[in-house]
Amino acid sequence: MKILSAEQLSEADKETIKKQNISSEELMERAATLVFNEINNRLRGAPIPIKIFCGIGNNGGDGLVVARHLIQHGYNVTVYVVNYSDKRSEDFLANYEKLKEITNNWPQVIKKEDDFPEINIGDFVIDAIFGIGLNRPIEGWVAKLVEEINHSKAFTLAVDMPSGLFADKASEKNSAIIEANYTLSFQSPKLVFFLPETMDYVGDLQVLDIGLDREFIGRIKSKTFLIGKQQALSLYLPRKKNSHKGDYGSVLIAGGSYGKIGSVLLTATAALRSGTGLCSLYIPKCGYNIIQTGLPEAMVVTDPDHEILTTYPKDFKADVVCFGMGAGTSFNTVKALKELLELMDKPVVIDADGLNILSENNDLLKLLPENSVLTPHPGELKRLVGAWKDDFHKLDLVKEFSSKYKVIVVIKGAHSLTIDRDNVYVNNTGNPGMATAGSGDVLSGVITSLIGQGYEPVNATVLGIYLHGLSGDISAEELGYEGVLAGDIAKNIGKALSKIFEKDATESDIN
Ligand SMILES: NC(=O)C1=CN([C@@H]2O[C@H](COP(=O)(O)OP(=O)(O)OC[C@H]3O[C@@H](n4cnc5c(N)ncnc54)[C@H](OP(=O)(O)O)[C@@H]3O)[C@@H](O)[C@H]2O)[C@@H](O)CC1
Ligand SMILES: Nc1ncnc2c1ncn2[C@@H]1O[C@H](COP(=O)(O)OP(=O)(O)O)[C@@H](O)[C@H]1O
Ligand SMILES: [K+]
Repeated sequence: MKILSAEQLSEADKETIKKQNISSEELMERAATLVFNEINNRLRGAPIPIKIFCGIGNNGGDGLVVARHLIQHGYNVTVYVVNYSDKRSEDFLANYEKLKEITNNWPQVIKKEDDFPEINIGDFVIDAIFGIGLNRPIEGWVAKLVEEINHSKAFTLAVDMPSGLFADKASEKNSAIIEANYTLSFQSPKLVFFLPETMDYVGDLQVLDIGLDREFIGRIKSKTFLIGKQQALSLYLPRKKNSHKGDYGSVLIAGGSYGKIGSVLLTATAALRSGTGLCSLYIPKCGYNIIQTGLPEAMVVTDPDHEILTTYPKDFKADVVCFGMGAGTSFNTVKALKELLELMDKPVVIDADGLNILSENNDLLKLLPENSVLTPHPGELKRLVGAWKDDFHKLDLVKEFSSKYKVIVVIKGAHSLTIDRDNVYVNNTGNPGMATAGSGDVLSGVITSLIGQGYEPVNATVLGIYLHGLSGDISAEELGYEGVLAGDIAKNIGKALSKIFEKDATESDIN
């Protein structure tokens, strides 16, 4: 699913009005009625106090439509107009008149701090102050109102976006932004919903299809995509009945050091669980018994050294090599990575200490085969591309790095991002139970396995991250967040793969 910018959404809005021969007021009625339906389905007539804060633009107009439907359905509603300017939009004004026609409780206009109502923890607040039209930080008494709403701890539902967030740029530090419990967003999720600095403002997210013109949206050139089940399914390469293990790739996992052999064990397990035909490990001698006992399905080649990797086995033939987990950054291990990179002309996967070695030895970066995959967590990423000012600056730095070295970079996190030159793929599976040692090692194994099976590296990365997160979700369902171990994520990859074929009646657009 494309993630559209505020500008692209406004264009889609205008194009829809033209093509469907409707007025913008009718489009607002359609969008806001969907919001009302969602609220009505959940509240089912409950008499809790609903306080709707409406701006004076079209986001405010949406709020007025929602208010009208709620009042007509007998809800206990108070409407506040947050009068931050005198430039009321036409559709706001039209809906203001319509609201006045159906109730004697006219909206209360807020023009200054003294006008703020009391907001109680038991209220249901609807935030329709600003949407995609926000073009500068919220200031003055409006900022104070936002703080007041946040401070109240009342359940807050944001219409289209939590007010104060920009759809596609970073917010200034300490900006006033609504901390929503739930966001009902129109047509396309906004990129900020998935970035670490802003995702917490959104709460639970639901995207409503408001029927913007499909053909026009299809034509929009977006380089940012949210990966859901449909996209994952479209990337999957089916296994043939008439096949054998030689058809599913020979992978080599190189890494580990004394005390960190578990990392390569996890990566290799994940590779085999993701469908690899033949899996070998290249490890220091101290890991030999551990791997042969812990993973009898794998083959082991040992380094001459007992505790660390010091060289690379030049004669070993593998379809894809993964290097780095648990390897350390000793002088001789740097040499081992250099030997590997000088030898390889096919994409490799570099993780953990492999990335730390690259950060400390920049001359190795130019040896990376085209379309190699790097999988840093935020700490490793900072060492690789330098510090960033905010999430959008980080995206620019990584895009630049990806283009310069012709590699694919994963930015790991709650919503991991795959960056392939200018393209950004946002993952939407996974949960906090995955914040546990070794889960990154598992991810490298999944990606390596898929590359070995013939997936294009970028597809292997995008699908691998999706499956890794889904497997984490399956594991959390079985064990609870706290109970999940990285090994469980590896074990459940097969179940995750099966799940993308399941037809789910309640499946929402974004899962
Ligand atoms: N596109 C769609 O798909 C559909 C969109 N719909 C709805 O419309 C919403 C967008 O509406 P919108 O364009 O009227 O903008 P909105 O967010 O209400 O802001 C209003 C005005 O506020 C101003 N302003 C900005 N920042 C400010 C600040 N910090 N402090 C003070 N003022 C500030 C700025 O005007 P300015 O003062 O800069 O001239 C801006 O124009 C969208 O989110 C969705 O809810 C649906 O109804 C139908 C389908
Ligand atoms: N809160 C979270 N939600 C979703 N995924 C998460 C969360 N926390 C961690 N993960 C995932 O778990 C993995 C952690 O990787 P990493 O930090 O490299 O762990 P390790 O170094 O211990 O293997 C990443 O793929 C990341 O996206
Ligand atoms: K809003």
